[in-house]
Amino acid sequence: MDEKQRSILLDSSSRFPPPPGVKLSYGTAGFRADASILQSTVFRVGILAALRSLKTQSVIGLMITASHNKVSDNGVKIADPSGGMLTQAWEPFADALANVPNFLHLVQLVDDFVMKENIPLEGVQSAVILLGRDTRPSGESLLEAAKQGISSIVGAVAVDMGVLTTPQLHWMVRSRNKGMKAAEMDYFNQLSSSFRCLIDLIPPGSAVNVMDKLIVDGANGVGGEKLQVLKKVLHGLDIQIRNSGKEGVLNEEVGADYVQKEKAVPRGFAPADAGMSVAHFQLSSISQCFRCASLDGDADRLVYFSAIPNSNNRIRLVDGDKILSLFALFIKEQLSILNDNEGDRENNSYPATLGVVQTAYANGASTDYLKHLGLEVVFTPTGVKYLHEKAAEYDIGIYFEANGHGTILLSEGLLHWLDGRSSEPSLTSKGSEQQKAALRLLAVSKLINQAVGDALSGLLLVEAILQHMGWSIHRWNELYHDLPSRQLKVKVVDRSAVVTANAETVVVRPLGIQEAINAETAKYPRGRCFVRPSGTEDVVRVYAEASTEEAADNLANSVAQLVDQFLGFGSS
Ligand SMILES: CC(=O)N[C@H]1[C@@H](OP(=O)(O)O)O[C@H](CO)[C@@H](O)[C@@H]1O
Ligand SMILES: [Mg+2]
Repeated sequence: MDEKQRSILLDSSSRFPPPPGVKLSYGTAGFRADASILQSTVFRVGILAALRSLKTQSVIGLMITASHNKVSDNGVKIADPSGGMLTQAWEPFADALANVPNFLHLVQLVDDFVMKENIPLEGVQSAVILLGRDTRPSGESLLEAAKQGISSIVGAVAVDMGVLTTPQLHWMVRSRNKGMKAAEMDYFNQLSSSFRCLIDLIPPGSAVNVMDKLIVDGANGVGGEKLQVLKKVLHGLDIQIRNSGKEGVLNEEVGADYVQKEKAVPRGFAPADAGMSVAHFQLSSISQCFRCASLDGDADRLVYFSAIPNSNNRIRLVDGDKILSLFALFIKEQLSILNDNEGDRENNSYPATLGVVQTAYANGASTDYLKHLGLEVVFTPTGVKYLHEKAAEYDIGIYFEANGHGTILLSEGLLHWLDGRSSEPSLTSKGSEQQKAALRLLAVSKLINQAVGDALSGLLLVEAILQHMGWSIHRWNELYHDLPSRQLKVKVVDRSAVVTANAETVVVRPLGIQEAINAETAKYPRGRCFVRPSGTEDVVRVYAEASTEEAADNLANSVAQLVDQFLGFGSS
């Protein structure tokens, strides 16, 4: 690095000293902490983003969000040129940069990394970084810190895209690097036109029964705000948005994480919140069977639910696994129409590989169901970066975490073939059915975010498929019945003492604990249980599943006790 660059970096980094004694890790979803200690981290991630852009000679994204965490937290993560997560190869540098104690060491660290990675720091290169933030009040000043970090690298330019959902920013990065239109309105237009295309392709006679109201919980965050805009360009989908952030607090007893983990109605959905008498609420929820959806704080997670009348705010949860199942069913149907060659003069099929990716948190009943459909199901460790990478190995890869983060990836080769199929002159009525199937899959590829899981585009695809099938939320929920499950968190001395294998389903360290878990699990019919250290919280998570609620609870509790015995504060 030349003298000019060195002195700019020294000067700017001296204005962003790290808080003493804080150690952060890039983790599964970037850096996250209380917003008050993040200025220096975000500044430094600005530097990293500029270097990444120079290295790849592409547009990079920097998103300021802490997703479903409480409103006083914030965080920062990077979108790579593909629109996906930051390459895992740069995570160690991200950790080192965030934690380097003083600015002289920082400059040395950057210099070494630039040399090692051969980053073209000098010369005429330019770097472009798109910035986005969610609605957190701390976002504005953290954005300023990111800009300062970016402008510490000569030639790097920050473009502030304003308040966005995380998936919008990832979509913009991907679109910019593909030379496509990438403004926010282009995103909304692409979603609404591909949704419309799927609706127009619905077989005649299907779209009955499902026109009940859709009510969406916006988690008091950015998702509700953006859905309002989308609704205006959509036409023909009756959406009512609650928790859009005008009154309530971000993620406080609202949002997809709350709904999925607590299995409870979010605020704003109880009869009193809805401004109805209990009798009227119950009557209307039965007769109109409200279909409800919930987004998380940065709108990359989506779950559906319906309220159970007279149940003290309990819900029927339709989680990420069931969204995955609905998508898989629809995709499989389109592929079989396309590959039905009877009567075709040429064998014009495409040997498309279709794969489904889950984590160990997927409900066992969903995995059984997907396998029963004849689908290939594979497992990865927790964290979207692992699922996404695996799904990209297929022509069509569908991935979802049970908590509602997921998407469908379609390969370039398949899209090219579908383009050809959809524009062939149709000679027979069957030909036209195949063209429709090709057009549906092309529309799916435009509707569903190819960069990351996206609650808004996921919601539109769910809605289009329900209309296509002519299904209510209850019919959808009946695809299979979830096995009762329970999740617990255990505080331990050092969660890094837990080492797992086989997509986190087996503990290899500490020795002996897996045998004890196995012995406990064997006591329960359909019992399944695993433990793993969280990547976002200082806890060990316990997941248990069994044939009854009581059994799942008991299994989770006894394994939590085992974790405490082996690793808890009384263990040493
Ligand atoms: C059980 C669970 O929901 N875990 C979540 C949570 O990770 P943990 O490593 O379990 O803390 O946050 C991740 C980032 O949002 C998400 O990818 C993951 O699915
Ligand atoms: Mg999120």
